[in-house]
Amino acid sequence: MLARARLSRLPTSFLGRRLASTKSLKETLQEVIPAKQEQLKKLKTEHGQAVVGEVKVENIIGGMRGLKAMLWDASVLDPNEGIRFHGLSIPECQKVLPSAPGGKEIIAESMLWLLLTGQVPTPEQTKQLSKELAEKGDLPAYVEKLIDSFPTTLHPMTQLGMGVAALNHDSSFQAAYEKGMKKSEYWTHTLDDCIDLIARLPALAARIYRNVYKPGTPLPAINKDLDLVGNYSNMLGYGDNQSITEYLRLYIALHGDHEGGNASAHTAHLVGSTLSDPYLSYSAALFALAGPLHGLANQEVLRWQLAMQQEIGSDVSEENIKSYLWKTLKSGQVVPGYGHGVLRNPDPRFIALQEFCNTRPELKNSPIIQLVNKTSEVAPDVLKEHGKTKNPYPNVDATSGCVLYHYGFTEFKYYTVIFGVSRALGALTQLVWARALGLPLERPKSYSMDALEKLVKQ
Ligand SMILES: CC(=O)SCCNC(=O)CCNC(=O)[C@H](O)C(C)(C)COP(=O)(O)OP(=O)(O)OC[C@H]1O[C@@H](n2cnc3c(N)ncnc32)[C@H](O)[C@@H]1OP(=O)(O)O
Ligand SMILES: O=C([O-])CC(=O)C(=O)O
Repeated sequence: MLARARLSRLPTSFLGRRLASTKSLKETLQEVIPAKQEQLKKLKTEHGQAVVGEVKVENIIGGMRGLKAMLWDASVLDPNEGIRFHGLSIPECQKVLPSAPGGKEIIAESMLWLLLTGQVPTPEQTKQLSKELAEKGDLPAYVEKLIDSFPTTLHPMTQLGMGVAALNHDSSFQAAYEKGMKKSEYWTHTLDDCIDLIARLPALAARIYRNVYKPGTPLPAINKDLDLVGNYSNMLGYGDNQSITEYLRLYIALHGDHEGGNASAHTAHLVGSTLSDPYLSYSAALFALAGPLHGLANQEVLRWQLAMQQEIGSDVSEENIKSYLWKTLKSGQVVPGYGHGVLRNPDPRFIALQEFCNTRPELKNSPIIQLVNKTSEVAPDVLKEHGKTKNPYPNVDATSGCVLYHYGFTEFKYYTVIFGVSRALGALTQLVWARALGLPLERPKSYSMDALEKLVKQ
């Protein structure tokens, strides 16, 4: 009822497209896949030769920036407006997607449902999915043993990637492939693996946290009545703190997908295109996410803001922040949390996290969050004057880790693991669709510099 009441506040164009039924996730997908298969077939046969854009030498040597070269339905990133998930902006998602009982924020299950099916689930459907994920959430004993064998000095992202890869021992896709399954059956086995993997991520990620930062403490069992992130928060030791649990729910929903070209999602897609199973594909994605220009920036931002705080002390003046920014830039480093490969405006995910803080006095008055906010006011002009970055505005990493720090969650080398729990929602959605649509092996053409020079001379 709640979702329908929320939906009724939206333009009628949403209503026609998005009224959900009582069907399960798999049944809903079964219903929506044929139309998409038909759409792709038509695009291929009727418009396969249509020109979408040109390829310049600067695209080839510039990390393919701006090239329109991937199929990705779940979300689209507009450079000025930011991300839309199946056409819905972040504020629209916040209005229509079901939250946890007693909570207000989007939960991972509703975002996953939207990404996978293009439909807004009912609260009952999300509850059912939460139950399914909780029932499938325990780790196999051999993975627990593997994780427990790692040195605590091994970066948590390395541990997460290795743990996810090891889960492929039980891959339904791989087992069925060995038995010679038909192509039309690929997507159901991929979906089964993806759901199992998403279900197990909280236990895996929480075990890594416990081993590295709280050795010897007990890990709570999965509570079958909680949502995925409610359980994750509980296993991290924050189950009694509704505020941080809600923050984690919002964080994980918002980081779920950022169209196809970002390094982590693209890696999962590339590896998956070889018919590697979802565990191996997502493990590869996590190692892309672990780079400081991508997901790891959230840990780097905190390190940088704390160093700034230490240097400027309590005098959080514009002048002091400005000179710290120049010091960073003049030393040849990037300002973490600023700039973007696509965005040309402040990241709406940054704004949504800022709004979360603004509605809670304890966060609004927190020194680290005030410093983040002040930095976001000062940095764009400094970066414009510096004159290099195409986007001088904050991205989501500019604040995401700093909010965790305020809550006392200070183990910043762990922050990208939370991002890794989230990005599974979008990257795995694409794997299901790639198999449902029968997308081919990804294999772009490369050029040598000599070949480019020859081409240019012609
Ligand atoms: C969830 C996410 O992944 S969001 C991104 C997280 N990463 C960060 O916040 C790290 C800091 N930001 C950056 O390094 C970049 O802005 C990136 C990697 C995000 C995007 O890179 P690009 O698309 O190549 O950016 P752009 O085209 O604007 O780069 C042009 C120049 O500006 C520089 N530049 C870009 N952003 C910044 C920045 N924040 N501080 C200083 N210089 C910057 C680039 O290093 C590049 O310099 P170069 O010509 O000497 O190589
Ligand atoms: O889109 C990108 O390239 C980076 C990013 O913000 C994300 O992956 O969330």
